[in-house]
Amino acid sequence: AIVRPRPVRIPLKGRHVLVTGGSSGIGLALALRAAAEGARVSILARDPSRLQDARDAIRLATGVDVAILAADVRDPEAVARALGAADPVDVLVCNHGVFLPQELERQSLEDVRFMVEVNLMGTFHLIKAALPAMKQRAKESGLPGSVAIMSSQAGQVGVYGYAAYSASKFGLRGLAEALQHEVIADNIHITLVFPPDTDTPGLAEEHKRRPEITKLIAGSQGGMKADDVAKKALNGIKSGQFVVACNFEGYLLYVATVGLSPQRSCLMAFVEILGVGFMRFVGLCYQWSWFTSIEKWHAKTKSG
Ligand SMILES: NC(=O)C1=CN([C@@H]2O[C@H](COP(=O)(O)OP(=O)(O)OC[C@H]3O[C@@H](n4cnc5c(N)ncnc54)[C@H](OP(=O)(O)O)[C@@H]3O)[C@@H](O)[C@H]2O)C=CC1
Ligand SMILES: CCCCCCCCCCCCCCCC(=O)[C@@H](N)CO
Repeated sequence: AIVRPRPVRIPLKGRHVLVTGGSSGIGLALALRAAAEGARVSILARDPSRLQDARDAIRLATGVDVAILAADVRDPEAVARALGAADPVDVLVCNHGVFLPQELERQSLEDVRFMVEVNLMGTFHLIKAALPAMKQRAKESGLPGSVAIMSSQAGQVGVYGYAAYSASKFGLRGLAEALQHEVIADNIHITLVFPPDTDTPGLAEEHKRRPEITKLIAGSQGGMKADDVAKKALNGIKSGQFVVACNFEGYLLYVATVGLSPQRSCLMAFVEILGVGFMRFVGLCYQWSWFTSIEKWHAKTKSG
């Protein structure tokens, strides 16, 4: 093969998978799937009672007991303490995330900071705390480790209402690309997942405050099921994919925004090379329709 990094398979059976935000939505679905596949699973989130409920739900569905860790990812000491008390991690899934869509001009700096601190800084705190033991584990076991990061399609294209959220998610891509260079020699492999709208408790909350134009753009596709996103994510992790798209638009978006991301598969590299130019055209068509919607919306609200 001419590709580098080389193709890799990351086994889950018997290995320790830590899922942040594992008490709800996509994270819960992912933790459940990993447990069903025979992994030892830990879930981390803030609220201990929601963690307990998730643990009960996973036991009921799989018969497996997951470990629970209560910590706020914004607090680096709390994260280090939680990870220090847990077993060394083989697969770290940074899935926690918060989203408060609003026009930047109306959004408070506290809300902006909240999203950046949880989504971006929280992921730094986790990786810093987990990496030394992960490297050690990969070395001793001879098995590849994985760091998976939950981004969003709003981490591939900026969307109305998501200035702060998109910034936090775009930031994760820079982190992921740079980190892959740094940990490849330690046999640790990075996966970035880009889900569309997904039916979760978090999305239900978001819908109460989503600006009309954000609905027009992000809501033009139907929401995916959390379990379908979890399945895509887990398959991507197991095959060491750097970028994981989740639905049809997701594949278009992946090719359109592929940039200089690493690619392990010759076939996919070929698809990217052939697809990039045409996807620029498709992307411009999407932008055209989005700006048209925005223009119409402004015309309507001014006259109405
Ligand atoms: N749902 C969607 O439409 C999409 C979601 N995503 C991304 O997927 C991920 C999961 O989303 P979703 O399942 O909808 O989220 P939910 O809101 O349903 O769940 C979020 C999880 O993250 C935890 N969490 C939130 N803040 C913190 C914190 N400060 N420290 C530790 N844990 C925290 C929550 O637990 P607790 O509150 O107890 O801490 C909960 O377990 C997020 O990163 C999101 O950005 C991406 C694209 C679309
Ligand atoms: C070249 C082809 C382009 C194809 C375009 C596809 C459409 C992209 C729309 C982006 C929507 C962003 C949803 C964010 C979901 C999310 O993260 C939240 N639910 C949380 O706030």
